[in-house]
Amino acid sequence: MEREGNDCVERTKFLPDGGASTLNSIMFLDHVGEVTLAFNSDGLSWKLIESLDNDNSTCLGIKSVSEIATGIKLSDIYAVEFINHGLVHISNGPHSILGVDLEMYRFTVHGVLRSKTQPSPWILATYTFGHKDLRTCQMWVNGLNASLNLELGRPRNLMVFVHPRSGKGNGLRTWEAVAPIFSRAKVKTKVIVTERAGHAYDVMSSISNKELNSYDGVVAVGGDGFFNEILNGFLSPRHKAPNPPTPSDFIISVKDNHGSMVHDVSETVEETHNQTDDHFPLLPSQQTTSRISNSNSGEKDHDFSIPNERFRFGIIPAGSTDAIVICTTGSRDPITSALHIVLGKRVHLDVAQVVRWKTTPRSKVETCVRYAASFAGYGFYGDVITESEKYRWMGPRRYDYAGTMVFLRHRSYEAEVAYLEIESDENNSNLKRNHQGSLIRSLRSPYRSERSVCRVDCKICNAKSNQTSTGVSCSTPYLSPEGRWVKSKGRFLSVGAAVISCRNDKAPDGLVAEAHLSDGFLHLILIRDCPHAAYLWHLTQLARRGGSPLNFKFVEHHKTPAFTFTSLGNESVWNLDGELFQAHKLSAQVFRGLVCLFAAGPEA
Ligand SMILES: Nc1ncnc2c1ncn2[C@@H]1O[C@H](COP(=O)(O)OP(=O)(O)OP(=O)(O)O)[C@@H](O)[C@H]1O
Repeated sequence: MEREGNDCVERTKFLPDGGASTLNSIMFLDHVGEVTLAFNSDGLSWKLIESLDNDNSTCLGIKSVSEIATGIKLSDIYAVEFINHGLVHISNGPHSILGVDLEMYRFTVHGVLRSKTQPSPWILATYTFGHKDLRTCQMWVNGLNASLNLELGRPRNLMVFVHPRSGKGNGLRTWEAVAPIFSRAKVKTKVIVTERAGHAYDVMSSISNKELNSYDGVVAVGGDGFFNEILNGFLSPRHKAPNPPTPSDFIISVKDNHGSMVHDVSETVEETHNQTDDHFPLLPSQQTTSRISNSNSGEKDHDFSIPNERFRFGIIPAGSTDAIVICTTGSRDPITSALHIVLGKRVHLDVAQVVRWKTTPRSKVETCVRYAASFAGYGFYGDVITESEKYRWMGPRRYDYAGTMVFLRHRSYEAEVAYLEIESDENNSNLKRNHQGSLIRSLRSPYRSERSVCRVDCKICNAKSNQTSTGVSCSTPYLSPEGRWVKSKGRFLSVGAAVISCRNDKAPDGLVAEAHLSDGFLHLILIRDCPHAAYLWHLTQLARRGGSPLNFKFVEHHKTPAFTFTSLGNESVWNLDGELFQAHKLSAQVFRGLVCLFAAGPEA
């Protein structure tokens, strides 16, 4: 490094491929001082020149040098912008203890600041560097941008759906708050503000694969229900897989190909969606028309492979419930989500395929297929969603009110549930060991202490077993030879299947703390009828961080890839990702890592 006053001899040399050698420049860092700025394959680092001579202690309230950031990894930078001639504030060194403003050319590096003590939410970081020579600044900007262009997996073109009435009606404002992050990162966005329920579904299900392929992904600005709508619009016309097993008592026209309760998808009559029947916001006529127009246009549509590593979904939380965002980014923060998207993070997500079984008056089998990314619940959960619809005007608080009302009613429902038991499932065997004795299971059981929570780079989710070369499995999960079907019949307060842990404001560890994002399992939670006080105890445990809501005798917890359900009463209301779904007979199977999200998983 050579210095002559404020002049410097440039040694930075960006390579033709966009990389840069490890040489450095002397620059001014706004609000800090004169620094040596270096760039190598890891990113940018800088060192305060004054710190070479001075001690780093606090003086008159000015931060010690050791607290000032000294670099940023390339993978944490999402934009570098030239911002022309202007003032740079120098707060240290020989100039003045109060600082001075110097005029020079500047550029800003935009990135993420991650605290070691509190890994989420992510915080926006901007570092403005100045130099009196225009060419030096431009060289840094061009070189850094060329290096950013080489970063793999960052999106260039996204479709964005904004639900303006989501949550407290903040969907549009939430998008406006994060949109500058996308423009700074030079990500093109096609923004569609939905006008009605079902709008996003219609766009996603009718868009040609060719057009969809021109995007790197789809972003939902809204809640879990809105993401569910987009996911269904994406998967319904594109995901081809046999249905899960039929419920055991549903024997009409069931062809037993596999010596089990397997139903052949080719024999079913796909149900036309009925808005009044299951409250799902679909517009059948439009959906059918647009699909026909795609296939009749004379042009063969391109294939769209699912799972698809490149094409990802992003969620910017704006809803009443944002469990999927919390489980995949560790935080319910629009900025954290936006940063995960522009930095091109990737995590696989299991998706449950849920099928309602019915027969028509002419004895034909009708199926209605839905997908859920977080949760499918019956009984208590179905009633809460039904009740809450009456109080929409209350906003997100309607769930607290409806939950209390339904809890006070303490209804139970007669049903039969069958699930595929996997031999190695420790939850299930633990359950068997504990079925005698008091209401609560031993809190010292291995069940609690051994639970492994899903984190960034989760070993369980990344395990290669039963996977394709893309790292995910999309085979029909219930055809695994390892399992055997087990039935559970009785009166249940609720039947729930969690695809992911479903962390939320009410349940900080989620409904099932040890659920993983992409291990290929559902967590089936059967809450048998029990005294009202005992149920309250269970709910209290759910609401506590570190609680043990599953350690009760009346709670069955089965980790399974598939289950079937038959209501033995009249009730048929299910809650799929917060949306209502009517099904008297239902079955579900999980597809491991069926979709990818712009997220990294919750940080440790
Ligand atoms: N413009 C719109 N007007 C009314 N409803 C819409 C609109 N756009 C989407 N929806 C519907 O609103 C439902 C709920 O959306 P979202 O999950 O974002 O909100 P929420 O406040 O969390 O609501 P909920 O608690 O009902 O899930 C979605 O299923 C979607 O079909």
